Amino acid sequence: MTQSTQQRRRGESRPASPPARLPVQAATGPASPRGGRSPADDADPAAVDVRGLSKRYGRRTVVHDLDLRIPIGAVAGFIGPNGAGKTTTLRMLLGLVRPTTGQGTVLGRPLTEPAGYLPRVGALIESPALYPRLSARRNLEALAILAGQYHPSWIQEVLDEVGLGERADDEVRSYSLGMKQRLAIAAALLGDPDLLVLDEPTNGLDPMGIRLMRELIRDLSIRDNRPRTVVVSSHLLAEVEQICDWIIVVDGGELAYQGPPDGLLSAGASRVTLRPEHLDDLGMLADLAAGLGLAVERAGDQVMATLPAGEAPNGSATPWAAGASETEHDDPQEAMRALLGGLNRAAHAHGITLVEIAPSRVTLEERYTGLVAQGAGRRTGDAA
Ligand SMILES: Nc1ncnc2c1ncn2[C@@H]1O[C@H](COP(=O)(O)OP(=O)(O)OP(=O)(O)O)[C@@H](O)[C@H]1O
Repeated sequence: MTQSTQQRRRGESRPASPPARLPVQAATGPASPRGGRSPADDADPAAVDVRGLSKRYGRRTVVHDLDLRIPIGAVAGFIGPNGAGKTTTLRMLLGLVRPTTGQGTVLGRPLTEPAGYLPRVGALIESPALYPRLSARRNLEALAILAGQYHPSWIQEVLDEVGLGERADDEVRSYSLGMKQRLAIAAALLGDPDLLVLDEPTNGLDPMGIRLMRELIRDLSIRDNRPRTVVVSSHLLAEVEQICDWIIVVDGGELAYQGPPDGLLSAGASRVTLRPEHLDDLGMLADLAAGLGLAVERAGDQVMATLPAGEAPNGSATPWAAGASETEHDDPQEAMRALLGGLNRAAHAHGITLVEIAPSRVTLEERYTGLVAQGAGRRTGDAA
């Protein structure tokens, strides 16, 4: 880290008026310097707090009634399959697309007045046009000048921050895709933003490039003087889950999950492996688990029974509830105990002896895939 970057993270180096945001600014009006932060800003409950956000194109609604809340200082993964509505949502937050409905705040300012918060936002939503025969430094200078503010020392600072300091004077046409992506992020950092929005920054990168990008994103969220919130979208949870402390899953334009990664995991952790003493009992055991509302899969001499996320096992008419003291459990661990007890009772009631009954962890990726599959199933059902 350069001295200037260290100073910047201590909040010492930059003059009072940093340069304005570049890609976003271009779409929303002239650049304006960031004003001083008021006590109200420091009390912002969330970096993004919007409700009922929707976008309709013609008769097609591509984003449905999203309630989004991203804590200040979080690295938030905005995850969903292709066409889920991620870019449209981010564009609405950035004032690039007008929401059909929606209210709330971004950085404590009204969503409906993006000019009020965009000076504190940096974005990589589509790659800025780079001049291939100019160096990275010259490209950033051009972007800064176009935005109406230019400070040579800040250019070196952001180049160092994205790890391009030593290649700053090489022509951009000699850069790898990963380096070009990092240069685009450097452009988004010119205004030292409080909210950084990166739309699919790992797109097209090889595994090493993805790893470097992950490390960079994690570093960018760390500022000593005040928190920076980073929102990073991806269609692959695995690409961002390691660095995110907040996850939003969208599918078909709808919110499927929002919260800490642990919540996504625990909400779907109800999977049990069952092994009967006699192989002949496998079929009946699978039927019993299915009768309790579990998704059942047979593998060798085992039955794998999974409780879909957010659903309680089938209720009172089943052996599940018989003898159980509670049928509703908010605590995932309690829910798992109840699930194990219910399965054991059901097996016993049908004369099946279990030699193994064990909870197993559902990975975050499996949970994500499961959520997306549930959404696809619902939409197919709706269409039928
Ligand atoms: N300007 C537009 N006019 C009409 N439909 C649009 C427009 N922009 C996006 N859409 C549609 O909205 C849906 C969501 O698109 P969006 O780009 O937001 O998804 P995404 O989650 O970012 O997907 P990807 O990961 O493929 O970029 C898609 O079906 C897309 O075709």
